[in-house]
Amino acid sequence: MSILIKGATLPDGTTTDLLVEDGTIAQLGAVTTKAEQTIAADGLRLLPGLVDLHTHLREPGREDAETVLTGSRAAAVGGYTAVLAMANTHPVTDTAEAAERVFDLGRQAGLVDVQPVGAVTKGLAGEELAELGLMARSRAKVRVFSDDGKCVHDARVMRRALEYVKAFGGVVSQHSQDPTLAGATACCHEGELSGRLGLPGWPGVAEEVIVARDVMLARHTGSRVHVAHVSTAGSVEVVRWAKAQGIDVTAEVTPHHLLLTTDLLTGYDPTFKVNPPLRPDEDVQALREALADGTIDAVATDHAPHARHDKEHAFVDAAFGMLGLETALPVVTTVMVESGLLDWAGVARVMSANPARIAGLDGEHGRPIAVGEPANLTLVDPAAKVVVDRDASVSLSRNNPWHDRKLTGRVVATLLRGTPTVLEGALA
Ligand SMILES: NC(=O)N[C@@H](CC(=O)O)C(=O)O
Ligand SMILES: [Zn+2]
Ligand SMILES: [Zn+2]
Repeated sequence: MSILIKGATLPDGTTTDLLVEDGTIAQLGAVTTKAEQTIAADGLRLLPGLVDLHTHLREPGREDAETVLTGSRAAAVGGYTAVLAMANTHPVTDTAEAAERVFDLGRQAGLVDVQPVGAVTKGLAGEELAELGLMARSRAKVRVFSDDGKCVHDARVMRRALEYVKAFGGVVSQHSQDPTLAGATACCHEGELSGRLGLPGWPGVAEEVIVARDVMLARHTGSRVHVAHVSTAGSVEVVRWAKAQGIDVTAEVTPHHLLLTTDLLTGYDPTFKVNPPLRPDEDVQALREALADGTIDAVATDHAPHARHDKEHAFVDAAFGMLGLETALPVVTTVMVESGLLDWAGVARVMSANPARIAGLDGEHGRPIAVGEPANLTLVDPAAKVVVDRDASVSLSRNNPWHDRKLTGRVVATLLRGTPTVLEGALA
């Protein structure tokens, strides 16, 4: 199969045709070869396929909220060609067999490369290490380990996990939430507003103490730690310091923490209930700057679909989490590109190259757009204005915090190894 992409603008600003043959970029420049299919790309940006370090696909166990297939659809529509599927499923992805099952479901769906994340501890209980080595050696080749949803709170367990994954170049992605400072009911950034609303507070320091501890454990073990969903200016300071010391740490920020703020909670709408919580404007500004200057390496969605019967409750009882896959690129375009904080090369870096490298997927994903490279590509209309409609989503869930919001930027097409998964903004 051959596809000609005509007149696309690359991340660096050069405009070119691009011929894809047999899953690979075969020609760049002015292409005169005939192709079976042509995509007109005037005024559009061509990016390496997006890679999401943090997705909840809910299968097995909560197929009423999302499945590997429906989540893969949402990912493709969002411009993704690879996603890391978090381990907090039922049962938990804490064995090689469980990881291979998720991996196989992803291949069967065939829309994005679904790479399972392995649990750090058995059943996410925080006590006994899961089968890290067996998961790494399995067909799924697990490299990212996380108890996400829960923090690996025991420092000794975290230390052992870091020592263990070092042997095969793995990384521990930490959900940084000290449960003694922010317990299970904590659901609103601790401050004046949490007091006024009467919601249990989740102070930024509950995140920061874990980030600080973990970078020291990474230094001590010579291993690699990744900070999931960084949400405070204080965490940014710690990561910036740790990187300056040469500590092997990377960090991600979610689209919602780049734009949404605590004051959205005044209406008690559980759509805005998420872990870590939405923070005040000072934190949001610090996160944007850190993403622009490279302190934060990647944007990761933390796509967290929830069924109506888990989300539509009084605020304190509702599930934590919000959708993210289909809106990440428009949010980043609106927040980072329109403001001049990132150019398109920067977007390619934080949404594709860096996450691919962190996850060890950089043989296939997040590659430069060059002849001979796998054709994992995303075509974006950088000027399109979209009003998000939660009912237009291909996700099974509707907990969409972007509903009715006007954003700039739209994914026009996605190609996985040369095969279009999305064309004209819809599933191909
Ligand atoms: N982010 C959330 O609020 N929820 C996530 C878990 C997590 O990422 O911590 C979920 O699994 O629903
Ligand atoms: Zn988390
Ligand atoms: Zn998560």
